Amino acid sequence: MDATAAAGSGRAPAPLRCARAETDSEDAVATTSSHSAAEAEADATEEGNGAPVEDAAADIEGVDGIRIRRRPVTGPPVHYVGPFQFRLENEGNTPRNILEKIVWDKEAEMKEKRPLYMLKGPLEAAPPARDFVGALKAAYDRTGLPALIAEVKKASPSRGVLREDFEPVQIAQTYEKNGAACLSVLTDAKYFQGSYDYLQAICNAGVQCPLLCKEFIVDAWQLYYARSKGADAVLLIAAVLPDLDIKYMLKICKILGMAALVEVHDEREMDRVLGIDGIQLVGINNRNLETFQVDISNTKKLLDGERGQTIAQKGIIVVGESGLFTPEHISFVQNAGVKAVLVGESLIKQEDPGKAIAGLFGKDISPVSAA
Ligand SMILES: O=C(O)c1ccccc1NCC(=O)[C@H](O)[C@H](O)COP(=O)(O)O
Repeated sequence: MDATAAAGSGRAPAPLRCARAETDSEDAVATTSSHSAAEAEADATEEGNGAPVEDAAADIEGVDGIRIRRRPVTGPPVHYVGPFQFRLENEGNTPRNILEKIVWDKEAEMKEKRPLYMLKGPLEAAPPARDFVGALKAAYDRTGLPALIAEVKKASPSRGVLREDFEPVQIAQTYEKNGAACLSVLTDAKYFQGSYDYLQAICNAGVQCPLLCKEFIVDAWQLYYARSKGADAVLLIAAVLPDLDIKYMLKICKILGMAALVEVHDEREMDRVLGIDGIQLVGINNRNLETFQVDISNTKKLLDGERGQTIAQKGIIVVGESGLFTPEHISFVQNAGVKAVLVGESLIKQEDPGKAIAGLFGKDISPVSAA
């Protein structure tokens, strides 16, 4: 199927987001609901009642319990006092935490995107997507240790610049040589100093490890763009995306041949995600993206009991993410049930990030060592 076909068909992937402006009587600030276009469309059409989208919108915390709000459509209102201009900020138009700020900036970025039809050529020119999930399984079977997704990460909001001499292709090559099964490449420029050019350069340099586009996805357009730049997988963050958007994006990923790593941080998000069919990879982030707090026992907490059993029954591969620095940390999350780990800081900060892999796992896990 033509990769952009979904865009031209009845289920257009273009703007997934539905922003409902509500007028606050006091300061006339427009706020938005996190209710998605996919959801609004389902509400309006699947029930066959033709209800206007506005009627289908829900309160901010009403859609799948998501606390991250979408960006106000108008921004703070401008007030003039003499020659001066003031923007009145309030709870409704100021991001409440870093994740919300990243998402709002990402939505503003989306407005500058190229139309989807312009991605048709780059999509056709991109090398075929590689099997991200298969690579993780193969590495786990080969080493008996969690498969490594090594992150090409220059900076982060919580830690600032992690590596000054940042050569993404060299870093990717040394990760691959030293046993990474897959790579995660940050593409967000503002908060992580990442780039889609890094993703494309790593792909074009002949690195065989499948590539995860580590981005804050808020719009289906980003999936097509990521694929056109060589991504084999994308990140979908449950704290940001309602279930219907996740389902919709999973379908588009399937059309494009990409895997989706669906990320959760708490029990509620895990339960939501376990209720969605067709998910192969779930990431448990040990970092709270609203507060930056990292606690690796989060992985164990979310895999205990029934949830762990459901995951095993469904054959889902769990990826332990963030805050992994030592072989003891790797054993801890492996014993909790993960079959893969996503690691950034502890490798990228070392003089030779590739060689640091053996230190992280307590042994050489490179393919050569097994030969
Ligand atoms: O890393 C951050 O500071 C951060 C802040 C806000 C949103 C996301 C953030 N990081 C994304 C990640 O989850 C990590 O890059 C990834 O799991 C690797 O974590 P680490 O090994 O701790 O660098």
